[in-house]
Amino acid sequence: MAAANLRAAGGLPRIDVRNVSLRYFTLQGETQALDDISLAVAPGEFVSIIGQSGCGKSTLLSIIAGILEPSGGSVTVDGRPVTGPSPSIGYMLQQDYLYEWRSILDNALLGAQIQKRDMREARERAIHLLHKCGMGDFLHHYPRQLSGGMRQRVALARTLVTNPDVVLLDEPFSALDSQTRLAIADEVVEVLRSEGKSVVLVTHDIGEAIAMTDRVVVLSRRPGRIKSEHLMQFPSHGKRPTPFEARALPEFNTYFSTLWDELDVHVEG
Ligand SMILES: Nc1ncnc2c1ncn2[C@@H]1O[C@H](COP(=O)(O)OP(=O)(O)OP(=O)(O)O)[C@@H](O)[C@H]1O
Repeated sequence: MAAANLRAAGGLPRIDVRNVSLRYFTLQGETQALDDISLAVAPGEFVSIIGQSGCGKSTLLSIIAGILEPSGGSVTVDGRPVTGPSPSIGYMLQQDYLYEWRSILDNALLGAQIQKRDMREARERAIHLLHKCGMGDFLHHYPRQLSGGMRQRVALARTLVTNPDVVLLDEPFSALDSQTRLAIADEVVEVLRSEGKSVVLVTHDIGEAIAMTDRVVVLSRRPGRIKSEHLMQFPSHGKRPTPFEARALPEFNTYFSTLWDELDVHVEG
């Protein structure tokens, strides 16, 4: 649901980004990365952010995560200002950052350990989530024994062990081959939806954005502004199609053409 509709409906957004701008200051000078971004994400909603390289997608995610402070504007999660990293926000990146010397189960427990959670409870939840992510047979393996797709499944389980309300995904599949990407997208969406998370996905892959999320937000070239927002609506027959199923539907191609035009991609040279 778009920000204005959500507010009009009286619903409290889970994530509320208001008039956010960001300037980077370096020895080379100033870079305006984002300008006046407002975006609301409802509880349980999946939103993706696409835009050309350097338009500020990762910067926006880092601001929502509380890792970067905006130069202007504000971000709240469930009405509380984001002033730094918080247990209610999980962040999953392109690199899995698994520790090679820790078992899969111990890797999944890392965030819980850092947050000093009840480790008995966390262990139970980690085992449950690793099973859900298809990694139940690998609890006592080590990261080097796993494929890239399996490692990302472990990274997802680790992100979810501490039960954040919001999950931020920054190009989480870009290091994977295309078949693995397709397979893992279905599993990740299934796990995140069943856990009722609000999700913001940054991706370069238009197809991934269409198939995995409820709403696609297109950013303009730098400084990133919201250029347009598009609801991804598919015939549901009682159940939303999986990302893989969505790709075979006629709506997928229509959305793809619209978003491709919006991105206004030009190959240099
Ligand atoms: N730490 C930094 N210091 C200075 N400039 C930065 C810094 N991080 C990012 N930038 C600049 O800010 C702009 C936005 O960067 P950002 O990484 O958010 O874009 P992006 O859309 O995620 O890019 P990509 O799609 O290539 O990952 C870019 O021009 C980038 O060079």
